[in-house]
Amino acid sequence: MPPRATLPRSVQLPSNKLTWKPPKPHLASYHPPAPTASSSSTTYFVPPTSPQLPPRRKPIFNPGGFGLQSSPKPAPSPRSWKGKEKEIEEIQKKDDELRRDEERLEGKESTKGKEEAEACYVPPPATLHFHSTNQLPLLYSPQPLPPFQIAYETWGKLNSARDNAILLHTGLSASSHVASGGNDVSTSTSSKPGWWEDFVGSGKSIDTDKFFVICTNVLGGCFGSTGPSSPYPPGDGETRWATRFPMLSIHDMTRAQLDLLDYLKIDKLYASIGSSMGGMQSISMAYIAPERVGRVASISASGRSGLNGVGMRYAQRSVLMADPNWNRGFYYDGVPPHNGMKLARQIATITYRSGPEWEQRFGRQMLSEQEAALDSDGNPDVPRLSPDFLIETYLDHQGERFCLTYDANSMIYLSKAMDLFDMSSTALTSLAKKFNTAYPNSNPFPYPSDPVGISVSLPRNENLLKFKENDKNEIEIKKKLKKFIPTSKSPHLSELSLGLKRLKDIPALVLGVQSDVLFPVEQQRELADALKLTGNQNVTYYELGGVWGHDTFLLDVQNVGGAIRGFLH
Ligand SMILES: N[C@@H](CCO)C(=O)O
Repeated sequence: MPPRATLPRSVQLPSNKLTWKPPKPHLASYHPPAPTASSSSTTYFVPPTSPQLPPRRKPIFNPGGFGLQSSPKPAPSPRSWKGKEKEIEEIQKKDDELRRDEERLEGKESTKGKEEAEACYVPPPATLHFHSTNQLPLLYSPQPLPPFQIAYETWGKLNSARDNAILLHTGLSASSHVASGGNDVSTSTSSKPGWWEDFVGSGKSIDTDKFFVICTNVLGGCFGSTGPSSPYPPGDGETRWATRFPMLSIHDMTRAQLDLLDYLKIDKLYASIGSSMGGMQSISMAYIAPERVGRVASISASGRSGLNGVGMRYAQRSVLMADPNWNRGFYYDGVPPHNGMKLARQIATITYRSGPEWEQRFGRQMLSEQEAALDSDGNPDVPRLSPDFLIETYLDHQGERFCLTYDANSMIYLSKAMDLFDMSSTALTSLAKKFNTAYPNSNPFPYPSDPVGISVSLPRNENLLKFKENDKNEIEIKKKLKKFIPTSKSPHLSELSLGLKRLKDIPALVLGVQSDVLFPVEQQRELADALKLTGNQNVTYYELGGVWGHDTFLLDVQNVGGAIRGFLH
């Protein structure tokens, strides 16, 4: 059994033992001015004597109000979804109602909104499951994960040469339900729109008349693949893994997917395409098995997690773990940490969209201004402390809908795996060293200097691992370095390029968005330049404008879809 993931110090230690001391304030620290006689008329920083309580009427986005009404219904956990179709339908209905309210508020047609495209929050159960017969050796654990399960769906037909398959890797919270099914093109029986509904289908950017499209729920997720909410002991266990689940890396997720490809007898993908966390998986797959990836696309992701993202995800995990209902991850028999999840998702949503988008959508509008001048008690409406700016009610709603449908531990494990992602050569070398020592009899994790062609399904070959000094590619890279002038000023560029040289011969698409605060364009440029520095002559880089931030990949069919269509051509 793999050892459980190490819990954070703040969870392991009683708070009075924490040794961290705040740094001495320096001159620039800001202290709010104390109210003085001359400023007594201002209410700035002075707590209002009579705070405006949440309104009695129904807020627009959030039927639960400011967490003051009864706690939300516990989410149907993945395992208990069987037989709970009605409950799921109800949540979905509520979600649709909220969306319609929102669209009315924005004066939009009640058609599919940009909002909805964020993710398929209550996905229909995946129709296919791959049950591995083998354990999965893990990069951060000296013990392997017992035989696991991967949920997946497919669209289109695998041709007789078995060379038209495209593997799609999801963002953190999406399921395998990329597009609606219920027809003979898809294995999905559900007509519910998927998270890339407008991108994948007959005649669409990823044309299912031509390609066989596969999407999996990620290992560690909660939509049918093995993750922290899966039975423990593995198999028919009575409890759940919870935080006994081992730490995962993006590469583990990818290696599980490679097992699925083996099972499907797909030797080589036409393309590996992923966005956000999925972009990391896409790059990881091309690194681990370059001979199995015909084209690689990384959209709104990066070659190494930026510290802005690490910080934002840490903040999310912190508020979630601070919810007493999180209970160190063992909440499956009780009430899940809805409040923590809700707050975490609020922070996440801030990183997924952008201020300029909200400026356009909501401006500084407030509910209290927008609705009748008098409240239900006949009192004049004034600003209130509960969600009032429309942006506040929007975030509140985002948190509320997510906390009902996603497993908190999955969020924690996947978000940490994203933090750990680093394709620079030192990081990869250290991972390979540790893994290959811990698992001497497994397929090795490649060193960045390994020549391409070592298949993950080939037995370990010690001689190939000593290839470093004579690597022809390295000489080529040095030559290219003299010619190519990167736009990225990243100090990690050459390290990253050395880490990525196994991708040198794979046509690559890197796409970034200028309004993305989670994976800023500097990281996209860094990745594209690093790939070019490997000597890769087929790197396409797009940088999109627009206001949709990180989630542009879910929304901009014309530009993101167009870039993918061209890349697949
Ligand atoms: N909106 C996306 C962003 C992260 O990819 C999600 O919820 O997963």
